[in-house]
Amino acid sequence: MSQDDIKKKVALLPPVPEGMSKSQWKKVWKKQRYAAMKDEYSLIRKEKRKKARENRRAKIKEYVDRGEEIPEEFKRQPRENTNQTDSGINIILDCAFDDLMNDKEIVSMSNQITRAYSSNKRENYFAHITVTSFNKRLKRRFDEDLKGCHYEQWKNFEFQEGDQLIVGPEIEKSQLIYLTADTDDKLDALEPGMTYIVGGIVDKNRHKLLCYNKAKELGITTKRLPIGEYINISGRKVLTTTHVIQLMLKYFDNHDWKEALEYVLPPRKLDHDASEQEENEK
Ligand SMILES: C[S@@+](CC[C@H](N)C(=O)[O-])C[C@H]1O[C@@H](n2cnc3c(N)ncnc32)[C@H](O)[C@@H]1O
Repeated sequence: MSQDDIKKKVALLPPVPEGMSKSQWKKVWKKQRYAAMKDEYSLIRKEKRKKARENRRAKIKEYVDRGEEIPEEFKRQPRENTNQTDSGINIILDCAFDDLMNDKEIVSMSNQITRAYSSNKRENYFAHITVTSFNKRLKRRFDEDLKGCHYEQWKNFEFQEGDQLIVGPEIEKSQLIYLTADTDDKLDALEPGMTYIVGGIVDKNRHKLLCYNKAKELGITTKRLPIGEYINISGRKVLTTTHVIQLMLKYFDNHDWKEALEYVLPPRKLDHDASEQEENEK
């Protein structure tokens, strides 16, 4: 079945059952249809990955046949960097917001955690990362759907069920900084010995001030990343959890926010037109 056939098949909403509103039924139907189509979606994804691999191999072969150097973009980074240095910072990935995410967002959050883990293994500098409040659907997602990834054995990446920020008095408040886009206080540099907290939530900014308010209630300093100071960005300056972690790791290469931002953020986020426009308006 092609992707278009699947789209057509799932677009039809069966009659609304009695006692249910159309919007309630839409939600239930979406869940049911996702469960039913899961295997087909997974097959399509597999197929796409296979095609991408074949294309990449064919392109590499063209370069090799012509006796030319293979461009960097076709070279794979090794999965693990055996020459890493400890950045000296700790990162808490605060996952206490499980109930505020829908199922799709939980999947996205779990993918972000695995990507953060890959980056922490691969970059030149690593951090000590602890996922806290790992006790509900996110944990279930790892225990059931992602059990092959053996997260309990990840290096420099720990999972805790409790909310360390609330129950764990072992970290001095003065060594904690909660990162949030909702403050005017700018983070200038990352300092070894400090613990930086990143909100583990995918919410498309539905829950504005969520992490800011939590930090304030707990008496933890809040800081925003210095984004606008270094680059023009399309859209909101709220980054994903993974991008924030990748940015922090990359920062240690040369203690250069601009370089780290340009490396980590996808080109569509870097608004080159906006910078030209601003230049013209000066
Ligand atoms: C997708 S955002 C979550 C937004 C959420 N509404 C909140 O209240 O933070 C994921 C996390 O990345 C961090 N983050 C994102 N953009 C940031 C920025 N510009 N400065 C500092 N931290 C940021 C924050 O820790 C945030 O909780």
